[in-house]
Order: sequence, then structure tokens, then C-alpha cells
Amino acid sequence: MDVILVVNAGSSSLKFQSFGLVDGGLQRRVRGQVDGIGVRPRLRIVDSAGAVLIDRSHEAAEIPDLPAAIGVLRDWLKTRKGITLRAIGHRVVHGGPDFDRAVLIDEDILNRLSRYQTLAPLHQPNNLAPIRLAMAIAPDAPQVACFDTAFHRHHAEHVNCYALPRAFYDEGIRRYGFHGLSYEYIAQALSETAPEIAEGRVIVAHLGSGASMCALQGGRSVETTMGFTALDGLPMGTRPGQLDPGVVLHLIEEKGMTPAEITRLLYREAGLKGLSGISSDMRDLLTSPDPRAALAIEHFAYRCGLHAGQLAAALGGLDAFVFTAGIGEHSPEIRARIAARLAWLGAEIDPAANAAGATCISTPASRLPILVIPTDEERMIARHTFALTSGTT
Ligand SMILES: Nc1ncnc2c1ncn2[C@@H]1O[C@H](COP(=O)(O)OP(=O)(O)O)[C@@H](O)[C@H]1O
Ligand SMILES: CC(=O)OP(=O)(O)O
Ligand SMILES: [Mg+2]
Repeated sequence: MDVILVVNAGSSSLKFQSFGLVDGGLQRRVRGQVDGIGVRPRLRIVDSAGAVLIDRSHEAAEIPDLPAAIGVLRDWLKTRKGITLRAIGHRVVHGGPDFDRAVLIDEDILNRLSRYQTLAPLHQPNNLAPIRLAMAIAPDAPQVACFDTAFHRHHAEHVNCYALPRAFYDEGIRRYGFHGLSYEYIAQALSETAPEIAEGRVIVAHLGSGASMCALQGGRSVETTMGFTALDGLPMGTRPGQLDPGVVLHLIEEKGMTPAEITRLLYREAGLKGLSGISSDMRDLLTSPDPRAALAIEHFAYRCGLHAGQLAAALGGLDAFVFTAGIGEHSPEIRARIAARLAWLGAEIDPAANAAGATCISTPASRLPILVIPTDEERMIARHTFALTSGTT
């Protein structure tokens, strides 16, 4: 069978899916991930029916880093029989100013994407490593880069710019926005399942370890909370979200911190982890009796409400609100706390539907429909990869 392999390499995990090309469409075959890389590595692969094919824990030293995780994926792929790899699609977080759509990868493209490593230090190096490896070991398989930034590339100029001298904008210092593959998937899912909502003004809240919100108008992104990098906007697992740049100046001038130290602080030590001093994982905070956990949760819900207000203003009103990603899909408590902050926009949550994880979690009387839609960045990547390579393979 001909398959498309999708690779989504993150900061501590390698997620992958394969899709069979069946009757001109994409049929998911397997879904897997290596997570806890370098700490508590675990490989788990399930088939399309949800049956577990592999669930294996490893010693930290066995899978200490991303290249080792890619090696595990490669070894597993070798055991698959009767499969022809037609193309590989990759999530690449930063596409800079040039890429407003997915692109076939060659050496030149790869070199251009390498320039954005410092703009997405948690993601870009890990996104590019599997591309390089596949170029070496499967040079005949076309590879496609699918960008988090592409879905936001058509924002109006007044949305895109910072109030800095124009030269900075021209050299690419702009508000790019991220999680675009997730938002594009949700926009398509909405147009299929709730077309009347999809045509209107919708906020999608992608709340995972990275978190952002997107304002959709008629299925297109018109505003988002992240900017030049994936540090801006909502507080996240280990990133602070919106921060007065004066804080960074203070850290440099008064505390003598180096760029590397500040990068570490802002990408790995801040957010829920820094504020609570307990964990970056919302599940740990929700079960902790520690008041610092309660503060971090309150800060998160407050800032989500605040940024939703900004996006509602950008849209000039709001017709629906959608929760997605790890926290958005799985935490009724956080959904309820954020929805309570949207009461002024007409939101009224249905506690039973929320607890049950229903698709619609607002009451029939709610002026604002509130939905939960699981995201699927990998399927979005497969769609782009298929569209770009079906004529060439
Ligand atoms: N049941 C749950 N309750 C609260 N938070 C959860 C739950 N399940 C997952 N999460 C949160 O989701 C996060 C992971 O989300 P995910 O979208 O997979 O992020 P990423 O793709 O960025 O790793 C975890 O760090 C955890 O905080
Ligand atoms: C861009 C970003 O923050 O991605 P993730 O949520 O996967 O960390
Ligand atoms: Mg993610």
C-alpha cells in the first residue's frame, strides 16, 4: 500500500501518523509517539481501530534525544511490510515571511528554514532534524514542510506589524502567529459539521503545552495571540505569554543575564511551571493542594479570558467559541473557568455536557455556542502533503 508518513517533532516528543492512499483519499493507518525523550521515554503506537501495536518504556539513556527517537521510528518503519512510502510531511513551526503555504523541500528550502532556528528554539531544530535524516536515508521520497505560520500569513498589515520603525518590519520582524495547522484543521472541521458557525466570527482556543487563540472570520485567520515567536500571548506550560519587554531589558542590564540564560528562562522555566514552582502540566496543578498551583491556574484562566476579549474586539463580536488541544479537549474544569469569564459575551456552559466532553458544551439558552473539537495537526499535514505530491508521485 502507498502511504504518506507525517512527522510532528516537538520539544520533548516525536509524534507520527501514517495514512494510506485509498480510493483517492487519506485513510489513517497508524498513530504513534515517542514522548518523555531523555527523561522517561515511551514508545506507543496504535492502529486505526485504536488497538495498541506497541507500548514500551525505555531507559532515559536509550532515547536521550530527538535523533535517537527518530532512529526508533526508522527501525519500526523497517518492520512494516507491503508499504511504499510515497511522501513524508513535516510540521515546521516557523516559515518566516516567505511561506504562506506548504512547500516541497529541497536543500535550498531547508537552508532557508534553518535561519529561523533562533525564532523557535524549542521547535525548529527538532522539526528540521527528521527532514535531514530522511533526505539521507530515503532520498527518493518527496518531503513537504507544513508551517504553523502559513495560515496567518494573510493578516492585514496593521495586524501584522509592531509599532517599530518600518525597517524592522521589512526585515521580517512581524507578528507571524503559530498553531496554524491546528486552526486550519478546526476551520475545515467546522465547515463540515457546523457550516453556519464556520461562516461567522469564531475564536478557537488551542490550549496545549504551547497555547494560543485564533480569531476566525468565515474560516480565515484574522488575528491571533502569538507574534514574532511562540512566546507571546497566553501563558503556557513553560512560556510566560505576553511580557513587558522592559522585563527583558531589566534582566540584561540589572541582573547581567546572557541571551542563552534569558532564552532558557522564557522558553523552559516560565509559564505554569515557573509561576507554580510545581509543574508545567495542567493535570499536576489541578490535583495539587498547593496555593501556588491555584495561583497558576487562576492566572491561566484570567489571561485566556482577557485575550479572548481582545480577539472578540478584533472580530467586532463573537458567534462561537471552540476549545481544542490537550487542555482544551480534556479539562472540563479549565473550560468551565474560561467560559465563566466569557459570560459577558453571552457564554453559558452546560455542566453536564462539559463534564461528559460533548461537542457542544453550552446550554440551549447560551447566546454563545461553546464547542470542543479535537484537533489533528497530523491529518492537516497529510492533506497538504497529498495535495502537493499527488501529481508528482
Ligand atoms: N485531562 C487533562 N486535564 C488537564 N490538562 C491536560 C489533560 N490532558 C492533557 N492535558 C494538558 O495538555 C498538555 C499537552 O497538550 P498537547 O496539545 O498534547 O500539547 P503539545 O502538542 O504542545 O505537547 C499537557 O501538558 C497537559 O498540561
Ligand atoms: C508553536 C507551539 O507553541 O507549538 P506547541 O504547542 O506544539 O509547543
Ligand atoms: Mg502541540
